[in-house]
Order: sequence, then structure tokens, then C-alpha cells
Amino acid sequence: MVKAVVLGAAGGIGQPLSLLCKMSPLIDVLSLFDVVNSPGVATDLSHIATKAHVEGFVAAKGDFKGEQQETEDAKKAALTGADIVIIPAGVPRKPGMTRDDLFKINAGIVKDLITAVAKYSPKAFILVISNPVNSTVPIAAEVLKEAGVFDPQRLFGVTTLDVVRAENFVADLLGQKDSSKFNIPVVGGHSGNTIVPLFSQTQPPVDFPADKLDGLVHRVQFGGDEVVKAKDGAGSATLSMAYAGFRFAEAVLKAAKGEKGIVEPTFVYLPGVEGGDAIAKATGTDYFAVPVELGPNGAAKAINIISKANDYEKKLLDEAIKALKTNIDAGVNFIQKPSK
Ligand SMILES: NC(=O)C1=CN([C@@H]2O[C@H](COP(=O)(O)OP(=O)(O)OC[C@H]3O[C@@H](n4cnc5c(N)ncnc54)[C@H](O)[C@@H]3O)[C@@H](O)[C@H]2O)C=CC1
Ligand SMILES: O=C([O-])CC(=O)C(=O)O
Repeated sequence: MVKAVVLGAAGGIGQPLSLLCKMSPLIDVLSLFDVVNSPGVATDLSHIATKAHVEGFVAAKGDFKGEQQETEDAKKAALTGADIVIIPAGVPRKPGMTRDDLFKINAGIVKDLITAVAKYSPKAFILVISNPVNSTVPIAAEVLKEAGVFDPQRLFGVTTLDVVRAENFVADLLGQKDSSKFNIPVVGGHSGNTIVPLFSQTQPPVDFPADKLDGLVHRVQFGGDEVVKAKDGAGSATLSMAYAGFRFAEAVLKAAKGEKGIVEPTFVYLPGVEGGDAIAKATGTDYFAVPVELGPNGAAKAINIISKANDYEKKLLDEAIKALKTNIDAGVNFIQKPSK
């Protein structure tokens, strides 16, 4: 019996992500939580005749003592028995904002939700989508550490959309329709220049002239902005993110069931994953997105692909690491030094 939980299930990402989960033969129970409208989304999805049984839980409207208890009970019911918890809760960007501008609101939301995960489903795989991922994953780790239930193999920052974009943009540039045949590792973090696509490691190999390469790297790094601009105030990527989030969740669930050879880039706490120490040493950061081999217990092995980066990519990595360190520190300090 596999129970999947979506926290933030009524949102732009949450709804299509929940739909994809409802279509999945890998999920038996789909539990949806949000501060608004999750019972409605759950009822809607429950009319689809697929395997997953759907349940919806919503926070109380107010914040008085009785209502706080009601909200806590809803989280408890949503999370108890979860095998995988996917978190797209939080505010999205508007034009002119960076992902870091979301920290002020989303840091608290992620802290609050992970506190509940630590209490009610401490052994679940946790997939953090809420931005800024470079900071929300360290926040999640610190909350789990404080609760004494941190398992680095089970905490993932979802960076799959960067991979999806890289694969699709390369296929586009080569005039090919099928992006699924490309495998492109995207490493680092999930914002602007912390996103580093390693096109030199593309399988099957591709080769672009310098001017094309610059444009391609920029498009992957700032693909999110392209969507924010096009949506013109109505939010950021939701449908492509739902697809990417589901692709990653499915990979985690398949590996948990024993399927071998599944590798996906994801933002992890390196010292807690086999092979991660060498990468942490090389980058000087504890968190980094790298291709990770997934297994029955989550992140089985971090693959040190960055040691294969060419000179052009090494420069990109240097810039990424600098920015990433600031983001990681902000997340860690949010929990460790809350007054600052
Ligand atoms: N990791 C990635 O690659 C990507 C991350 N994102 C991020 O995902 C997040 C969600 O984006 P959208 O779905 O477009 O936003 P949205 O505003 O459409 O949906 C967010 C949902 O979270 C809910 N929510 C807020 N506080 C909550 C709480 N305390 N508990 C439970 N639910 C809560 C809201 O009620 C809403 O339904 C944003 O932070 C966005 O930046 C977006 C795209 C890609
Ligand atoms: O750009 C944003 O704010 C949303 C996001 O993370 C992405 O689309 O990659």
C-alpha cells in the first residue's frame, strides 16, 4: 500500500500534480492538504475511476486555539502513514521578483509543514518543490534534525524541471521532436546562475558552437522567468512543474519498489548520501543538486559528474557555488538563529 500526500494540493502546481498522482498505478491512497479548497479538489479527483483512493484535508479558517487544533488534526490525518510527501505549498513569483524574494513567506510555510511531517510521517520520502529550493531544503533538513528524524536519503529538493527544460531546449535547437531521448545532468541549485546544465555530459553527446551554447545555458538558467513573464502576473510554471514533480516522484516510488538503475538529478544534503562527501569537499557546500542513484531507501548514491565538467562549465560552477552558499546559509540560519 503506497500513500502519497500533496501539501499545497489546491494550488497551480498542486492540482495538476494531484491529477497525475491519481493516474498513477504506483499510488493506492492520495491524500491532499491545503489551507483552502483541498476537499473540493479531492472530491473532483475522486470521480476519476483509477486505482488511488483520494482524501482531502483542509486547515481551519482562523488561528484561534480551537482552530489551531483543527488545523493540526487535519495535518495529522493527511500525513499519518505517508510513504511520500510532495510539497508545492507557498507563494509563486510575479514579474520582477527573484525566487529569493519568496523566502519571507515560504520559509515559514515550509518550516510549519515539515514540522508536521516530522511528527506524523517521519519516515516518508519528502520532495520539496516550494521556492526558493536552495533555502527551503536546508530549512526542511534543520527542522527534521531538531526533531531527531532527519534522514538525508529521504529529503529531496525537486530540480527536475531544470532537467526537463534542458532536454527539451536541446531537442528544440536540434529540430527534434522527441526530447525524451536526451539525458542531460543539471547540477547546482534551482535559481538563476545556481542552475548549471552540464551539456558536455549529454547522452547521446551533442555539440554546439559557443554562441549557441551561451544562449542555451541562459535559457535553462532563466527558463522560470520566461514563464513568469508570459503569465504576466498570474504566477509561474505550474503545468510543466507538475509534470516534472510527478516524473521525480514516480522515479522515487519505482526505486522504492526495487527497480534498479534509476538516476535523477536532485538537490540533496551531500554528507548524508554515499559518494556525497567528495562532492561536498569539491564544491565547499553541503547541499548540491547532482545526479542521484535512487534505491529502496531513497538517495542511494550521489554521482560525481561535476568532476567531468569542462573549463566552460567549471566557470559556471564557480559562480553557482558562490550564490548557492548564501542561499543555503539563509535557510540554515532561519532555523538555527531565528531572530536574525
Ligand atoms: N521547484 C521548482 O522547480 C518549482 C517551484 N515552484 C514553486 O512552487 C510553489 C507553488 O507554486 P504554485 O502552485 O504556482 O502556487 P499557488 O499559489 O498556485 O499554489 C500554492 C498553494 O499552496 C497553498 N498553501 C499556502 N500556504 C500553505 C500552507 N501553510 N499549508 C498548505 N498549503 C499552503 C495555497 O493555498 C495554494 O493552494 C511556489 O513557491 C513556486 O515558486 C514553482 C515552479 C517550479
Ligand atoms: O521561476 C519560478 O519562480 C518557478 C520555478 O522555480 C521555475 O519555473 O523553475
